[in-house]
Amino acid sequence: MRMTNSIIKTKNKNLNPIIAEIKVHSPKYGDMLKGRDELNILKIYENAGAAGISYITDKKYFNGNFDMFKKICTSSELPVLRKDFITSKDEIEKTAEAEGGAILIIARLLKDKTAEFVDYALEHGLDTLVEVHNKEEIDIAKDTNTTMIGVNNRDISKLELDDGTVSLTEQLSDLIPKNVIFVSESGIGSIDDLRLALRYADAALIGTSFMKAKNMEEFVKSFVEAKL
Ligand SMILES: O=C(O)c1ccccc1NCC(=O)[C@H](O)[C@H](O)COP(=O)(O)O
Repeated sequence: MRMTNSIIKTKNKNLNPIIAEIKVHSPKYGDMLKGRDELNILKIYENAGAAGISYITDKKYFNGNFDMFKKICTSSELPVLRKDFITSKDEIEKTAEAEGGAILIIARLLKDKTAEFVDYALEHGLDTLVEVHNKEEIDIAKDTNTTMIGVNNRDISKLELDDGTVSLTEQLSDLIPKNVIFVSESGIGSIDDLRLALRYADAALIGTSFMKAKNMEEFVKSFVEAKL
């Protein structure tokens, strides 16, 4: 299923659309798996009612790997977002071949090539999440055919050494076009954060707080089912 369809379907069921991230490593907190298996975490996220899955394939800073992304894609009915610093169209092809559901396209990284990369991903059957962090980057995203725009509440150039603030989603919300799915990404750790994020955005992308939860399934479910 496409990521956009799954988000709309979840919303229509009066549940909160959550893209749950299987996060292997955080530059700030180090190892996040703590001996757990990625595919077990996938099952927990499915049982908790996540609308989609995110997985970071970047090796250098997040210790991800593309083979695990492929396994996650083929093990789940949920759409899987590939998060990485994509700068080549070959990587888009690989993501589609792996049966990914969506791909991250970072406006700050691709600048005037953003629209071209979005079209290439769409032609390959992927949803596109164009990531922005300020007005200039939203202007780039608006000039594309992207199906989703994500405000990253953290500044990715700081590689997660900032905590991020969900109020960025609020500040930039008026600038996001109404015809795309709007995702609030990163730094969402509590139901209060989620309430603020989903007051403006259609979906929330969450990793760290889920990976750190004592009872992961119960915690994720409480986000999916919260009456905001
Ligand atoms: O967001 C990016 O630009 C990015 C690109 C490549 C690898 C990682 C990237 N960001 C980090 C994340 O994706 C976060 O883990 C995700 O948004 C969840 O955030 P959090 O809930 O704060 O862990």
